[in-house]
Amino acid sequence: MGIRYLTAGESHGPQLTTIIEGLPAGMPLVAEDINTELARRQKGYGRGRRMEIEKDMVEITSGVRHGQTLGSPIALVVKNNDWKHWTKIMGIEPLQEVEEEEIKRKVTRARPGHADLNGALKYGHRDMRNVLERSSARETTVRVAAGSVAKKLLSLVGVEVVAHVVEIGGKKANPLHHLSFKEIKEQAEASPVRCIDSNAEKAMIAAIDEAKKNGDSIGGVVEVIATGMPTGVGSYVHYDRKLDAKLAAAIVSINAFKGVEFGIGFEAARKPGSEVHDEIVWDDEWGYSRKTNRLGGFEGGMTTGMPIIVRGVMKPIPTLYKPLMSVDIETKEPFAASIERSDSCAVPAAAVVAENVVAWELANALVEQFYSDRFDTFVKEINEQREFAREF
Ligand SMILES: Cc1cc2nc3c(=O)[nH]c(=O)nc-3n(C[C@H](O)[C@H](O)[C@H](O)COP(=O)(O)O)c2cc1C
Ligand SMILES: C=C(O[C@@H]1CC(C(=O)O)=C[C@@H](OP(=O)(O)O)[C@H]1O)C(=O)O
Repeated sequence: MGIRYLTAGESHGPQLTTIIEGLPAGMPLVAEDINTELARRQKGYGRGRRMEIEKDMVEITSGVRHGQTLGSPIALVVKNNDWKHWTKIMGIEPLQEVEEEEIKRKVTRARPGHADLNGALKYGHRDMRNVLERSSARETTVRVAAGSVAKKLLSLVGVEVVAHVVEIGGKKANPLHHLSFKEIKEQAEASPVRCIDSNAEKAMIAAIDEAKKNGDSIGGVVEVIATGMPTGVGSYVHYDRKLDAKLAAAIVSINAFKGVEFGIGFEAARKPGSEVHDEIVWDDEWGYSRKTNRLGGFEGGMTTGMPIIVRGVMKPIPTLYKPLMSVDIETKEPFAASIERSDSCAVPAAAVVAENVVAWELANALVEQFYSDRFDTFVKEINEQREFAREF
């Protein structure tokens, strides 16, 4: 048994909700653990005006008592401040008559690159607002809320996760292998684009400004690093138990993410095996480890105990001030898409989302493998596995 969660909520509806199930009882958890992550997701250079409206704060409505998990489902709620501007358009009750406002705000012009047209064709929505409200990355707020609970669990068993931005709009950060995990974390946090290379940071900011000025959008690459995972977590025995595969799915499930790499990633296609695989070493203090970490912490769908390094690529934001041609589903006429507001680049914010979805999968893998209804015995099981691996 692992942990699972569902989310509900529309981008301009009253609130977002997540229900998390399967966490052991007795784990410390307070709203502050979640709010810290929500605030991190809201930062990041390149976002549009919506982030000025929202101040995401969680309300824990069940599953926690006096700062500890109960073992029962945990429900988390984040209100949308913007809801007050949308109460009529997003109303739950049926409309009595076709209101002027409703006609004005009906979305019939599909944006290339967004979910609008496919969603309309799938569900039969003639007002594509019914699609965009849920396909919006506003939902990543509660994915981060769920991820922050996972991050809390991980931190209590010695696993840390951080994300930083390695590329925006073709501007690449230099690989900074000499930095410690702590330095990466601090420098990413201090950077408006979550980049730890100050020269690249300047170039990324300039690229975002340029894209914004041109009414365009840009994407990039984020890297998530996780340290402290015990060895042998995940499995090789079946496709749906491979932990690297689960991480890949988690990353590509983030809105606008199109690809994943582990360690040296696609570079492995261009190198001989002797320059890809990591040599195995042993010492009596730590047991087994690898001389290098080119495979990014995975062999055979299981953790090697080396840092997990996973990168995800985010395409540019689809909603553009600079119009692309599309078709109006009412008139079938071509039109040049125009918009009210949008992000020009959400890569830094998406890095925080990536960090949290990776944390979720790692926590889930630990709960599946070391399951206990009690948090104290769960921790004990993990530590015993670490000890076992050291002495093996
Ligand atoms: C943090 C974040 C913010 C985003 N902001 C916007 C936005 O302002 N406008 C937009 O059109 N898409 C935005 N997107 C991307 C769309 O949500 C995404 O492209 C859309 O859901 C279609 O899914 P797909 O790109 O995965 O196919 C954002 C994505 C993320 C992760
Ligand atoms: C609301 C968030 O991101 C939104 C994601 C998004 C999209 O289409 O994905 C479109 C924009 O929504 P709006 O049109 O309301 O400004 C973003 O602001 C958020 O990240 O919290």
